[in-house]
Amino acid sequence: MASLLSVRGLEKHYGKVTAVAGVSFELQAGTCFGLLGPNGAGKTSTLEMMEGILKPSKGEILFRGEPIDRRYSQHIGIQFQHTALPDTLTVKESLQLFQKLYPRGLPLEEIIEACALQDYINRDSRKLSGGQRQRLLLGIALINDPDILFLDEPTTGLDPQSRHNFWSLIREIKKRGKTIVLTTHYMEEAEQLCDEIAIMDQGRIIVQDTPQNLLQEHFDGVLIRLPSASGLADIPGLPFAVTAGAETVEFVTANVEAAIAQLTRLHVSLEGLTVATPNLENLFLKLTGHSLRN
Ligand SMILES: Nc1ncnc2c1ncn2[C@@H]1O[C@H](COP(=O)(O)OP(=O)(O)OP(=O)(O)O)[C@@H](O)[C@H]1O
Repeated sequence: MASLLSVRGLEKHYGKVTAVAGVSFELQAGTCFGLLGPNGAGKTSTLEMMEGILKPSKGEILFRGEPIDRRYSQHIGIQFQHTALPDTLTVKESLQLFQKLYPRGLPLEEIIEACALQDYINRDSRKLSGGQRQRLLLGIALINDPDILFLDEPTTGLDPQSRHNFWSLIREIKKRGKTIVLTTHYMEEAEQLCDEIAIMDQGRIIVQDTPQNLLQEHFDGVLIRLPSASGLADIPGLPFAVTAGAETVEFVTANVEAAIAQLTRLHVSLEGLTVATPNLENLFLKLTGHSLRN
């Protein structure tokens, strides 16, 4: 199947700073693709080049096989991390204002329903909660009925309830056949929404696959975690490979009983021990040696 968007050898340098150091991937129509990584990994720079608003220092981006040009903006919708909404306008008036910028688009009622804006459609946009504001910004990003929807850290700063509500909206929008690219710091967000993820660190993609494949490939078993104070990381010749984070030390085992017996033999205190299924957060720590939110 031909890709909707091809990203080939992208680089971005700001003076001496290399933000993106050669990134390539294919975006398939109807999927949700997640760019993950810590602060400064190069996600926003990559996304802005994919949106056509930042010129790559090197590399190219093809939309339906053709280099992106001025017409590309008609096919995409962007929810920016920080957007100033026009003062004194209601939610409905804000949508109407942005609607005038595009020759084609979705009927307003459809956007209002898709983004669950009904209850505060006549409210001054300055009086919205964080979650309501994000839903309005999502509505604005959908106004031209885009083929690709770009979401830059759409739920940063939202409380867990608003975040979950936002995820439901995105799932519904995906069902309408939209292709979505999102950046996030939240591994749970990526696991919930993305068909494919690329984890970036220091301007490069370090792994890329479906969340399920990545977890299966890198973890065989469950994760045992202990507080750093257990001293586990300092014991020489351990029978398992441990990863030490800021406050915890962890390892993966396929046999919990045997692992606990080994810890007891090594006189490691089991206080604070937890057993969990590995997630993308654990994968990130394993791959990079540092946690995602540093
Ligand atoms: N306009 C700019 N001028 C100079 N350096 C920049 C500029 N924009 C970004 N950078 C630097 O490029 C690197 C990558 O930044 P970028 O914003 O792309 O990363 P990010 O992964 O999106 O980070 P965050 O999660 O904090 O938004 C960082 O070191 C950043 O300081």
